[in-house]
Amino acid sequence: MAASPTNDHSPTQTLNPSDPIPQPPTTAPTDGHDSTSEPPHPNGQPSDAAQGEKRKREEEEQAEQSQDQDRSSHPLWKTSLCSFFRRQSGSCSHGASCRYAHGEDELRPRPDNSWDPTSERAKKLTKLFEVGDKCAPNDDVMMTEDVVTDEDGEDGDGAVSDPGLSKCLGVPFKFAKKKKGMTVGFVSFESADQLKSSVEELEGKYIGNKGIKAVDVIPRSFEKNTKPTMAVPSNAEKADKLAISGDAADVSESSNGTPDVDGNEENSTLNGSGSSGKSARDVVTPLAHMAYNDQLEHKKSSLMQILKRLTRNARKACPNGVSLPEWILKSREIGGLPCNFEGVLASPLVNGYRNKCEFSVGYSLQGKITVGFMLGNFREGVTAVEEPVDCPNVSTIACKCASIFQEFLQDSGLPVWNRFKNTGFWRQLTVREGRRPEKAVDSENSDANIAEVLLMVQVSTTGFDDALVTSEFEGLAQAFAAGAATSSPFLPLTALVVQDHQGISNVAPADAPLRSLTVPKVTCSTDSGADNIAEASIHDYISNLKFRISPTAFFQVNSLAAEKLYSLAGDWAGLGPDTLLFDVCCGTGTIGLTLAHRVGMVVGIEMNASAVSDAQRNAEINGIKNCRFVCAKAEDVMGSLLKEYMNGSQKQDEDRNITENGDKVSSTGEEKEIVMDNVQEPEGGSSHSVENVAEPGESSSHELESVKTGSNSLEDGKQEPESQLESNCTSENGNPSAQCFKNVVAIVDPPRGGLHPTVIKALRTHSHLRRLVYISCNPESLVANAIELCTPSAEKIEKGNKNNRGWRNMSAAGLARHRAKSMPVSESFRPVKSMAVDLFPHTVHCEMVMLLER
Ligand SMILES: C[S@@+](CC[C@H](N)C(=O)[O-])C[C@H]1O[C@@H](n2cnc3c(N)ncnc32)[C@H](O)[C@@H]1O
Repeated sequence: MAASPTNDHSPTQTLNPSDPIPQPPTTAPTDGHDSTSEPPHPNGQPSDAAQGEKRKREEEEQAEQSQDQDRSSHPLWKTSLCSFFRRQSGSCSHGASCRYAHGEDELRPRPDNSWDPTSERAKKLTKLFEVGDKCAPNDDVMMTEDVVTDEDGEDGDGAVSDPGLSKCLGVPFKFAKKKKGMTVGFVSFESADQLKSSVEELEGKYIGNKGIKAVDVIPRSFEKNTKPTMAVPSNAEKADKLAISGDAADVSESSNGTPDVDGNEENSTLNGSGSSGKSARDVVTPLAHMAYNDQLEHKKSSLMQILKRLTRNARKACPNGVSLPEWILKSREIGGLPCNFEGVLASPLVNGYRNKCEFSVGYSLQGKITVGFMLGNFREGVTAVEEPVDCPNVSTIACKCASIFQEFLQDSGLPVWNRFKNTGFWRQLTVREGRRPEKAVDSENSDANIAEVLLMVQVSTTGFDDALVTSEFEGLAQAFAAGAATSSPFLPLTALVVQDHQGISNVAPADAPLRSLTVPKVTCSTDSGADNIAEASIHDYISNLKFRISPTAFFQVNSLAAEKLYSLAGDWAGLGPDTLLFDVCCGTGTIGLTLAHRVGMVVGIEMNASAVSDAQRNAEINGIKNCRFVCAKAEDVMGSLLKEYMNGSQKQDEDRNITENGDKVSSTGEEKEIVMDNVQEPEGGSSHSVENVAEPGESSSHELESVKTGSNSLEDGKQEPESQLESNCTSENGNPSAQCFKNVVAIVDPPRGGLHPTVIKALRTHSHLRRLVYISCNPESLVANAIELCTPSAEKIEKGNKNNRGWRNMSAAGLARHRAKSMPVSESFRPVKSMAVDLFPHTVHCEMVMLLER
C-alpha cells in the first residue's frame, strides 16, 4: 500500500527531486508563487515584471529541455496539475505544449502510480484508503534484536509500555513500544491466541489516515522463552503517525552496517528498503552483478543527469535583469550540461580495494551474533546483520578480522549492542589497512599488498563492571592475536584500539575516548603492543609519499584510485611555484602534500585534530616544508585565512564588497568577522599536542605548522618542493603572504553534506581566488554548492528571512538557489570541466571533480 496521498503533500515531497522536469506549482499559495520550489518572496509580492521574467526563464528552460528529450514521453509529463491553468480559470499561455496537465482529464499518473496530491483522483483515493484499503505492501521487518518485555511488563531497560501506542491500537496485548523516528512499532502478547485475535482486529485499522499492517518480527526462533511478538509498520512517511509524540526525533543509524562512516559514499547505500532475500552483497555492492565497464557507463549517465541540475538551477536563480552567463547559454550545445563532462576514470583496483571497513555487531536472521553488514535501515525495522562474505570491495583480510571478532563474541560475557533499547556493550569493528608503496603493489593479489592492519572496536562501557571489561579486553586481544597467527593470507595486525561511545548511532564524535590494547607479541609483524595511543596508527602511500593515519582520521578508502583523483585535481588547478594552494577539508593532508612540490605553499584546513596532527607528521616524514595546517572548522577560518594571505589587496577587496544597496559586508562575505588567534607553535614543538586543537564550535584556530617544523631529512623517493619561499614574503604573524603568490587556488574536498555556506561565501567573495577545484563524494552537494558559486549576483542583494520554516522542506538545489540570491555582490565562477574518478567499484558512488574559474 503506497503512502496515502494527502492534501498537504507538495510535489517535491512525493517526487524524486532528481526528476529532470522540475515540478510546477500545484498548490495555490497566496502570492501566486511556486511554493514547492521557491521560498516565499522575502519582500512580499513579486511584481508583474518579476513574474514575467520568471515565466520567461521557465519558457527558455522548457525550450531547452525539449531539445533533450521527447517531452511527451517523459515520465513526469502531465503528471502535475498546472496551477496557472487552474488559477486563471482554464487558460495558460503555454497551451497544449505546457508540461503540466490542464485539468483532470489530461492528468497522468506518476511513475510510482500515485497522482498529483491536489487532484480529485488523489483525494478520492485518500478517502478510499481511509475506509479500508487493505492492499498494504509487505514491508519486511528484520528486527533481529530483542524488543520484547520482561515478565513484569517492562522492557529490558525498565521502560514501560508506550501508553500512546496502547491507546491507538485498542486491542489486548502485553507490551507495545515504538521508538521515535522508526516507521514500525513492536507489540508483544500474552499468548499465541491473544496475538491471533488482536492481529485479526488490527487488520484494516487506521491510525489517523495511515493503515496499520501487522507482520511477524523476523524469526525469533533463536530467542529463549519466545513471546509472541509482531511489528506494526506504519505506512506513514513520518513515524510520528504511530508515535505518541509528534516529535519524530531521528534515531536512525546513519551509517551503521555500512563500510564507512567518513561522510563518504556508503552512508546512503543501506538507506533503502530492507527487503528480505537481499544479501549483504546486494546491499553493500549493488552494482556487483554488472561488468565493471557497464558500472562505469551506469555511473557516467547518472552523473550527467545530476550535473544538468546545475545548469537548470543556475538559470532559474539568475536574477532578473542580469544576463544569463555564457556557460548557461552554451549548455544547449552540450545537452544541458554545465560544462564538458570528461567521463569516469576507472579504479586501478576493482576488488578488495577498501582499506577501511566498518562492521556492525548484531544478530543474523538466524539469530547468531554476527559481525558484518546490516541488511537495511534501523528506522524501517531492519537490524539483521550478515557476514561480509562475497562483498567484492572488502579484502579477505578484513573479512578474516570480522570473523575472528565474531567467534570471540559467541562466548563473550558482555552483550552486543541493542539498537532498539540502546543497551549493550559490543557495537562495531573498524578494520583499517595500510598498503605497501605503489611500486610493490600487486593488483592481482591485493591482500598481499596489505602491510599493516589497525582494528578499532567500538564499545559502550557505561554501567559495566571495570574488572569484567578489562578481562574481556584481554580476551579480545588474545583472540585477535591467535586469529592473526593462523590466518591465511597473513594478517599483519599492527594495532588494536577500543573506542568508547555511548551515543545512539555508531557514528562516534571525533573526541570519543580511545584506548590502545596490547596485542600479545607473538602474532605481530610490526611494532605492535603500543600502549600509547599516539602510536596506534597505520601508514599508506599515495604518489610515493608515506601517510600516517590515526584511527579516526579520514583517508580515502581506495588509495590507488585516490592517487588518480588527487593528480587530476592538481592538473586542473593550474599549479606552479607562484601558487598558493588552499587545501580545504584536508584530512591527513593528502591533497596538499602530494601537490606541495608543484606549488609555492599549501594551507590546509581540517577540523579533526588527529587528522591535522597526522598531516603535520606526514609533512615531516616526507620532508615537505611548504605546508601549513590549520585545525579548525573551515567555516570558522576560511574568510580570515583568505584575508590573511591576501593582505596586500585587502583594501581593494573591501571596496569591492560595498554592495549596491550600500550595505557593507566584510571582505569574507561573513556577517561577523571571525578573529583568529595568533598562530601558535604546538606545545613543546610536538605535532601531537591535541591541547592546541580548537574545540568544535570554537571560532579560534590553533595551528600545527609544518612550514616551521618540517624536518630536513627526506626519506628515499620523497619529493623536494620545487620552490621555497623568499624569507621576505611573510605577513605580520610570520606566515608567507599572498603578495608572493601570483596564483591563489583552492581545492575543496568536503564531506557528503558539502561546504558550509560561510565557506562558499568566503571563496566567492575573495576575488583574488580565480580558480577552484571542487572534489566531492556526493555530486548532489557539489551541484548545490556550485549553484551558489556560479550564479551571477543580483544588482541588489536580497536579505533572507531566517525564520522562514518553508526552507526546511526545500531540496538542496532549491536552498542553494535561494542562498545565491543573498550572496554579496561578487563575480561568479563558471564551471569549466568535470570528471569523475571511480573510488568505489561495485557501488553506485563516485568521486566527482569540477573545475570552476572566473
Ligand atoms: C572527504 S574528507 C577529505 C579529506 C582529504 N581531503 C582526503 O582526501 O583525504 C572530508 C574531510 O573534511 C573534514 N571536515 C568535515 N567538516 C569540516 C569542516 N567544517 N571544516 C573542516 N574540515 C571538515 C573531515 O574531518 C574530513 O577529514
